[in-house]
Amino acid sequence: MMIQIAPSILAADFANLATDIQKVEKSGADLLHVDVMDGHFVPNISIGAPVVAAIQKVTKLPLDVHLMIANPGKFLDSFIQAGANIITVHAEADCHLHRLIQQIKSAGVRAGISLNPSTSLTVLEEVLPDIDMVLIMSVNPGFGGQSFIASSLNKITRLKNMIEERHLQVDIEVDGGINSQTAPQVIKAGANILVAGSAVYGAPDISRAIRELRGS
Ligand SMILES: O=C(CO)[C@H](O)[C@H](O)COP(=O)(O)O
Ligand SMILES: [Fe+2]
Repeated sequence: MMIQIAPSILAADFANLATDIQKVEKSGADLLHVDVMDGHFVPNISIGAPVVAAIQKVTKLPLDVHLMIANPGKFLDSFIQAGANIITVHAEADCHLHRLIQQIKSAGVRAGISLNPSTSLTVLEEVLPDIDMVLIMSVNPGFGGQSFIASSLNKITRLKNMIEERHLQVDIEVDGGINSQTAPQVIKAGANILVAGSAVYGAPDISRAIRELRGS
């Protein structure tokens, strides 16, 4: 399966966002990962829909919006209007996942479900055929620059098996602590979309960092 790299703008310079986005676009990124944090679901605040709308004007990269917010249903329309191409909600943030997925997909946007490190894959059981992507958090969400949690590898492998056994086409994205050491491990485990913040924006040569993460 083709490996896609999604740089996270959480590690970019927010005062020079357009320049930093164009840097990763020119360097071969496949998607742009946008971390939305509300200070409730996670202990940090980042950016909201107006920033997504502004970003959409300065890049052709598909916007992969990772909502780390409570009550995501209340805000889906604003992120859809802002031009998100993929919207991922956390399974822990709402007890009506099916409804959220329907709301996202009926707008023609790809739908993802994210799981915290402590959340079991079993919550996906009923919705797996309805979604386009599962985002496995390999750190506890809220901050960039954290260390990869090794047990995520086994979780990715079990998810990959679950998807294959059911003959489904669902992308597996992994987010948190991805660098040149952990990337080959998550790819081997079955992930096909790799989010990387610090490993991309902290690299002296961004094109090379992206190529290394992709393994090409
Ligand atoms: O969702 C996130 C944090 O909650 C970020 O996408 C993630 O942490 C990326 O940062 P890094 O690659 O530096 O770990
Ligand atoms: Fe993220």
